[in-house]
Amino acid sequence: MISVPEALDLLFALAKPLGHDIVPLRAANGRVLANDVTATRTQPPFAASAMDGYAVIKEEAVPDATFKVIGESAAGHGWRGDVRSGEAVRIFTGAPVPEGATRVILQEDVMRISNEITLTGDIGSGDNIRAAGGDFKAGDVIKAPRRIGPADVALMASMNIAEVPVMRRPDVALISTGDELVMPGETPGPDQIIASNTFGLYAMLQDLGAMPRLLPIAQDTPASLEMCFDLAKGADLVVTVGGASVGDHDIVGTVAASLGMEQSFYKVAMRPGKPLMAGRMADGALMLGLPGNPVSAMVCGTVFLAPMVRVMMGLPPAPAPRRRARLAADMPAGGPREHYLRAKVDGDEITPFNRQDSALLGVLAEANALLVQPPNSPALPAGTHVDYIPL
Ligand SMILES: Nc1nc2c(c(=O)[nH]1)N[C@H]1C(S)=C(S)[C@@H](COP(=O)(O)OP(=O)(O)OC[C@H]3O[C@@H](n4cnc5c(N)ncnc54)[C@H](O)[C@@H]3O)O[C@H]1N2
Ligand code: MOO
Repeated sequence: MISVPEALDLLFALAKPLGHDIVPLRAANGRVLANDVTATRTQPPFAASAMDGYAVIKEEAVPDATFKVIGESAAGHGWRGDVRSGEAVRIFTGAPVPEGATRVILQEDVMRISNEITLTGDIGSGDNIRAAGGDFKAGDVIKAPRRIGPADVALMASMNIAEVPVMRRPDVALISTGDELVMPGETPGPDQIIASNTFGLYAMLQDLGAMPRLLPIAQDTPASLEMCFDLAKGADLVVTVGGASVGDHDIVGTVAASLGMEQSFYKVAMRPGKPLMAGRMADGALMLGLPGNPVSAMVCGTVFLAPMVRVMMGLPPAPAPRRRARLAADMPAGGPREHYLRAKVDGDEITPFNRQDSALLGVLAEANALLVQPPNSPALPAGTHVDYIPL
């Protein structure tokens, strides 16, 4: 059996960034920026007032000083003219600061009678002026690759970038396998359960920015599974769930091989998730065969599927990000497989759940972390720092 890092390296060798699209800015959120984009303008394009008040010469702004109001500068309608000694221009937030003025006094700190103002109160020390180009300058670059979030969308809008080059979203086909499964909302027979894994993975893929599609459940027959693989045609990645182990009805590996799947690996030294397989289908689509146990499927989704999809979306190959926390209690020694224990992080302390059976979705939903226990880990006392993957 290969190790988790070896399996990840093989997946990163299989997964290649897809092509890119140009989308309108409003469709860019959640996508990965494919090429650098450049600001076509400077922001603010002029020195702008940060407050509503009066623009004056900084050195003259002392308590009780008086000024003659000579004009008004509003946002969108600047005042053309110089501010000279003893003069003030009424100004509003976002308006251009007139030539000669070097400070804006808040209107709360001013008494105005007709066209004369007197500085009252504590005028503080801030200039209340935003320098031209203080946010960004024409030619400034947002570097690719980068997962675009709402703040990036706002920044690109401000840069007057109306169309954005983004990586294509991977089309990921999800196939549940097993005679025991029915779809949520259906009525299961006495020996049946509800297919949950593909739904959890669908949600995970949505969060990643991929385009998941749920195919019908494949029965435990080669014909049914072949039909599902056929429906998956056109996908960039086909993910099967279940039927990956050694039982008589675990047919995913043999059926995929009969359809020309070139296997990259089968079985990884991890818990849960051992019977993981990966390869490339005859049409070039990548194939990831996840174990059926619900928590195994979700853990493999976090540890393998998500990093793989990120690479396909043009992001650098990287394992699931880890953090460190202190064990809240002693932890017994681990086995030869890397163990991903469902755990709860509270502040800087982490506590694995007592029940670690890979069928327990209730425990997984309670967990906010996977505590990573390396292979052959010795018993560790409370307080030891350990790695975890945030969920
Ligand atoms: N003799 C051995 N038996 C098993 C081994 C082994 O090494 N030797 N490995 C165990 C491990 S580890 C795992 S993980 C499971 C994985 O087996 P499969 O991938 O073949 O999964 P299935 O047998 O099809 O299903 C396992 C379990 O999960 C349920 N399941 C499957 N798909 C779904 C789904 N989409 N939604 C919800 N639940 C699902 C299924 O009903 C079973 O209960 O094998 C062990 N056995
Ligand atoms: O390794 Mo399995 O994935 O225990 O449930």
